[in-house]
Amino acid sequence: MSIAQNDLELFELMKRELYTPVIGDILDDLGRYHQILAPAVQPMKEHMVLAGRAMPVVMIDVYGKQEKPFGLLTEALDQLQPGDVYVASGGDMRCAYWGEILTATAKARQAAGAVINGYHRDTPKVLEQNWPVFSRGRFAQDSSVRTKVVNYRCPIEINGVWINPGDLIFADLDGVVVIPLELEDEVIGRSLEKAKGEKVVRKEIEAGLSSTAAFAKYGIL
Ligand SMILES: O=C([O-])CC(=O)C(=O)O
Ligand SMILES: [Mg+2]
Repeated sequence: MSIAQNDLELFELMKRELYTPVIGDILDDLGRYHQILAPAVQPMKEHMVLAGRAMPVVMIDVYGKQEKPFGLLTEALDQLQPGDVYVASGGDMRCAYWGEILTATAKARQAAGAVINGYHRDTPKVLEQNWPVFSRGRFAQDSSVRTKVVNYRCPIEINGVWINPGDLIFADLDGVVVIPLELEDEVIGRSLEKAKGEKVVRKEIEAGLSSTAAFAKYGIL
């Protein structure tokens, strides 16, 4: 990665300079039309911004008490690496897939955040840990008799968005975007350029340039 010395620098740069719409625009331009998760997946708090690498987790439904409650959940948490994003999906979302203890565990391992295609619980106790979690909302229902983890660090698909281990995940108030590993240099480079361009266009429009003239001049809207 030439734009930054290492992943940590890259994540900081992205959080400082980028936002999900501009990244989505570049992915569209590259013909990658299905890279943003459904809008129901939202940050728990408006200020939350997340950049890291996907550690996908597969959930399935179970019904009643299990011989091994939670399946591979503890193993999945204990192998998290610094900068990983726990991305969980699967099953009918009959309970919370994330909460206070999971947050503490992932945070202690220096994971970058969690993206849950489902619900979280323990809301005040997650928020007080000041660590970014994106989910479909709050639901108190416990997971142990309703779901389990059956695989992790493997490819998953969330409503048409394919997520491979190590893909870049970026998330903010407008949602969650997945940047395929093989495209990241191009996508980040071009997103940084477009973000700069958008600042210029806005200034010109505020100074009186028409929308048509601005689009003709910069090709940015
Ligand atoms: O059991 C769950 O679904 C998660 C939970 O409560 C926690 O992490 O504290
Ligand atoms: Mg709990």
